Amino acid sequence: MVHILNKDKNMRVLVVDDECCVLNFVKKILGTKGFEVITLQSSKGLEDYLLISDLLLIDIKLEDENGIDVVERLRTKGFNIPVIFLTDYTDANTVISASRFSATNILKKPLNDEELLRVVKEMLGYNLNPTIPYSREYKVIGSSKAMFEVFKKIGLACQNDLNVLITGETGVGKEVVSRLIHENSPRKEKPFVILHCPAIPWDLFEAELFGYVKGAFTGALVDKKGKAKLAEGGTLFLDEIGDIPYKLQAKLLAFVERKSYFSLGSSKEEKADVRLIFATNRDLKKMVEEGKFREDLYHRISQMGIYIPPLRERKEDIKQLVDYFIAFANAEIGTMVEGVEEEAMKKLMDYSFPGNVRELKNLIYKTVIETKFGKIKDFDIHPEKTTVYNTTCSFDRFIDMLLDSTPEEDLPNLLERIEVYLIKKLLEKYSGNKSKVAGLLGISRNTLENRLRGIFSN
Ligand SMILES: Nc1ncnc2c1ncn2[C@@H]1O[C@H](COP(=O)(O)OP(=O)(O)OP(=O)(O)O)[C@@H](O)[C@H]1O
Repeated sequence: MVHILNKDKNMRVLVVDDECCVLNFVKKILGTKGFEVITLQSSKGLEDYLLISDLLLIDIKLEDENGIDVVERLRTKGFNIPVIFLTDYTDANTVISASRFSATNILKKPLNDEELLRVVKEMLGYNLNPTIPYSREYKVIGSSKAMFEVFKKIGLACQNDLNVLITGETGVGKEVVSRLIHENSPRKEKPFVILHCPAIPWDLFEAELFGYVKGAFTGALVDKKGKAKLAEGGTLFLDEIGDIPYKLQAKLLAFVERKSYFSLGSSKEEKADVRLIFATNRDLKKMVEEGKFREDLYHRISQMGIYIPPLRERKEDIKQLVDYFIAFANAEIGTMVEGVEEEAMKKLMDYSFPGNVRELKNLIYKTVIETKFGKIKDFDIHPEKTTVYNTTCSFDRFIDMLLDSTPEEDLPNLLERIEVYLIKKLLEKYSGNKSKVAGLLGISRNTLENRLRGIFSN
């Protein structure tokens, strides 16, 4: 059943909500703008009104039914009227689930008149697409307005196959968001493959992504499938895309543009049926301006952009994340921690979490192990260390000072000590993220792990 907009009459909006105040508010705001508004307190008889309406506004949590289920049923029956969901709830499942249908939008209560009018007008011009079934399996926590917007975008991303660029600081959840897109997309039964770009030495990057055939280079003893092949039919997630050197960007551009590639040593062009998601914590636009990142590649990979704000800008999420991580840690470790005392929670709320959700998660796990049962009374967090940059202290001067203060007999260990110190410091800074640190140092994750073994054996 195709829904045809009636252009000759006032637009008719059907509103279903069990709260009279919401019905009255929508009627007043839309009524004054010339819309005809029909209100219902439940979904009973809804289908009769749908035939004469141009737009449906429906509460997600109706008294006896879920608005999302109602719309799912309607879509199955062929009613593809545009829908605006109304909700008090901002959890990922609800928002993504509601955003998964074509021709839908979602508004958070309490409703705001300007936003209501804007979205109503936008939805009345909607182009209807086929519906994609929704999976409720994956869990990403967040009840803030900022995450609400992120979830809405995830819902949209699940409906198409566009290249997505996820941006945000380290540890904000770029990888979990990319998994969530995959898990809710039609590709969910196929593989989700991750390529942490900087974790691979750059001269092996192409081999890793496109694979190679036996004899392609010294050491290529057998054919090896690349990540593009391993992700066939599914999603390929390229993490830390901003770290890729300029000359490799051209190779990547050809792949992204044509969705095809050549394995190293092969002259056969392979087609790749993959959805591409990219992530970075760098400012790619600035890198483009500075000539460090190809503009054409930037536009290609960011057909859709999702920005995840740092945790310090969405502190409303902290409480929910804490409960979630405690429950997880209890289940994994077998502890019986029951929550967090008020003072300790205040300490968390006052902290700026430079390592974002990853830092919070690590902190919770560490504290749960120490606490074992009962409520968490305190967290071992230190006030943010401010980095002091001494501009007069040049690299050369620093080396001179180091040499002056190092006895000759210690010189043979100096390089190793500097390396170990640097790795330790960076691991602290990036909350133990080895791939990230390896990338920053331009070494492979294996090399970093070997150096770490050095740390622990010292
Ligand atoms: N909203 C969230 N809900 C639940 N867990 C989360 C959320 N955001 C992040 N996490 C957890 O925090 C950790 C870091 O997340 P993730 O690896 O996705 O961050 P990232 O932004 O990709 O980091 P990086 O830039 O360093 O690669 C993971 O263990 C992930 O499970």
